[in-house]
Amino acid sequence: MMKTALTIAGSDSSGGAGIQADMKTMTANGVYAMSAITALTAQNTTGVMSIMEVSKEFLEQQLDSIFTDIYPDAVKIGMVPSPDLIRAIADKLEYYHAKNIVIDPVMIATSGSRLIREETINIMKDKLFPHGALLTPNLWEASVLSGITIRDEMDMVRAAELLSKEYGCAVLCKGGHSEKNANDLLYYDKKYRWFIGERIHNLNTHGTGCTLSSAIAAELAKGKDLEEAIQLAKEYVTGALEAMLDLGKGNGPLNHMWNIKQEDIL
Ligand SMILES: Nc1ncnc2c1ncn2[C@@H]1O[C@H](COP(=O)(O)OP(=O)(O)O)[C@@H](O)[C@H]1O
Ligand SMILES: Cc1ncc(COP(=O)(O)O)c(N)n1
Repeated sequence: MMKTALTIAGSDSSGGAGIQADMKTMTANGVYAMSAITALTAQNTTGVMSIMEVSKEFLEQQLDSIFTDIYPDAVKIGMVPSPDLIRAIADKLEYYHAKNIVIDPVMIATSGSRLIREETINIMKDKLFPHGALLTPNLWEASVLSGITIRDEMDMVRAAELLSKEYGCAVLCKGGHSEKNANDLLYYDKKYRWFIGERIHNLNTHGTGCTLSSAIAAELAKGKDLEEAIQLAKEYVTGALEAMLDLGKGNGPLNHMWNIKQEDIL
């Protein structure tokens, strides 16, 4: 039986991040993908023009529709713009006993545009993080969430450790924005492990975080343990960056289909 995964996130009209990246990633990694949309963005590789949030009631209806029919084996959460939507998600996850929850605490797009309201951050910490199996902040998000200025790899460990202890979940501090390499740090159960990545010279990184967290959710849905899921997801993102797709005028999207052979589709 095919495994299933759900993304709760914002739509990216340019298809490189958000819901669209998540569904492509889950599909390319062999699970059936479903979505609950928190907001529509009018966005491309150069920036976000506009955001339209869905109502709390409509998000709840999407979640009820999904959980009462095709139960997801894993859930990825991305952009959630408002405190009300965070509360609605937290309540539904609890009510339906959702499992394998990966939270990507999205705040700002690669293009620099703000995606969630400032007041959402504290509610996200209090209401959502305790439900997560894994949190996947980038360097900047880990800094904002932990209050620790991250200058080097030991700071990444300190920030991940603090967040992991505070919220009782595993934390993957992503190093995609560090200058030297692309090493990601996992902290959980009072221990840490590095996932080593070489920096790929590709400016088209729109959606890397969405892609990584969805790939992890897909692997968890298939029954992989956390470390194996992260390792496989990192290999998938690396391949999608190495495929050197070059679209759009700004930081373009990845090639999510790099691991699918054309002859398999045709
Ligand atoms: N230039 C790059 N070369 C190799 N890996 C990268 C590069 N940029 C990002 N990554 C990887 O992509 C994933 C997402 O990380 P990051 O870009 O830091 O997240 P976000 O999109 O949330 O800012 C991580 O595994 C990171 O190491
Ligand atoms: C709707 C939406 N969600 C998330 C991101 C973040 O993208 P990235 O993975 O590049 O940080 C985005 N640009 N748009």
